[in-house]
Amino acid sequence: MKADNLTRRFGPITAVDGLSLSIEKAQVYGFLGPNGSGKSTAIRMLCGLLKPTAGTVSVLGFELPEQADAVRSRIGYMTQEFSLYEDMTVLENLRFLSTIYALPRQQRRERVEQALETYDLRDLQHQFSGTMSGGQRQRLALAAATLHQPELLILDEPTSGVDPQSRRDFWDRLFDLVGHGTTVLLSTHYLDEAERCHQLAILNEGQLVAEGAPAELMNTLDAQVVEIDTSEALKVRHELSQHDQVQSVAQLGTRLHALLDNDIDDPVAEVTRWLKDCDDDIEVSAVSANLEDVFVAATENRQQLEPET
Ligand SMILES: Nc1ncnc2c1ncn2[C@@H]1O[C@H](COP(=O)(O)OP(=O)(O)OP(=O)(O)O)[C@@H](O)[C@H]1O
Repeated sequence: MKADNLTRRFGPITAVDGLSLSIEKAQVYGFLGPNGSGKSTAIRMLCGLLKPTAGTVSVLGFELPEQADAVRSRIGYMTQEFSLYEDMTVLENLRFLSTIYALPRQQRRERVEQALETYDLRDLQHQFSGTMSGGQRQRLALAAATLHQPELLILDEPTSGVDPQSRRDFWDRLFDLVGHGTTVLLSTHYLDEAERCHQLAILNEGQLVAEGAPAELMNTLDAQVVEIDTSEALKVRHELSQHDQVQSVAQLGTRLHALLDNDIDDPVAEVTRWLKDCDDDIEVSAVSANLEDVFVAATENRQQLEPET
């Protein structure tokens, strides 16, 4: 998949602004970004559901939006909201979808059976989907999105509102699909999920502000990170904000992470000196950048992210 200069405006708002990216086959490519950064809009353009204002997209060898119909049968799409019929059972939903996907009759039965097995839905097959738990609905939604064995699976915040165990199971299933050659594009708010992606794109205000493998992004961060353990977080933040060499300060639980310019020779000594009047029991240490540091540096404001599991 390849997008070039993809842009979408809604009146005065530029939701996606000149996005260019290329996604390799059989890998998980993630969009990470704060609310309103354009993740859903980008995803909807990449799967042909929304026309770009400018730019081009080519998916699986087809050009969008011209060849959107041909692409649609080759991709699976799962949205944030549960989009199956709540007053139909699991089995009815899957059977119905197998007809929508226009699978040949014999294959329909096989695929539905396979889906019930693969996604642990056998015991739930006669349950109305509206009465299922969050994790069960998510399994059904993934079963539904993959019933036609798509080459590309697009998932918009697929694990919102799902417990950590179900999220882990979900990721195991995604990697199974990737192992069989499926390409996965997903958006997420969760840093631990973002870290599992092969490639990650960080979006901010519609623009691509960082891209790469998570480890690469962490290793190449253009800042030094110090961790500050203090009971005087407010005072410390205020003091740090007075120094130009401090790029940002983010709170991670009881600790603060400060990103500092690389030209400071001994960041621990320098920060300790700056903070000497803030807290007698302060501990300052140099640490490697984590993905939240990368995110903060890329978006340049301290966005509230979902806590990691
Ligand atoms: N149909 C629309 N009409 C007008 N504005 C829209 C429309 N869809 C999206 N937007 C605006 O475009 C911007 C990007 O929204 P988008 O939903 O793509 O962000 P997001 O990163 O997916 O957010 P979230 O994480 O909250 O789902 C927002 O300012 C949003 O209000």
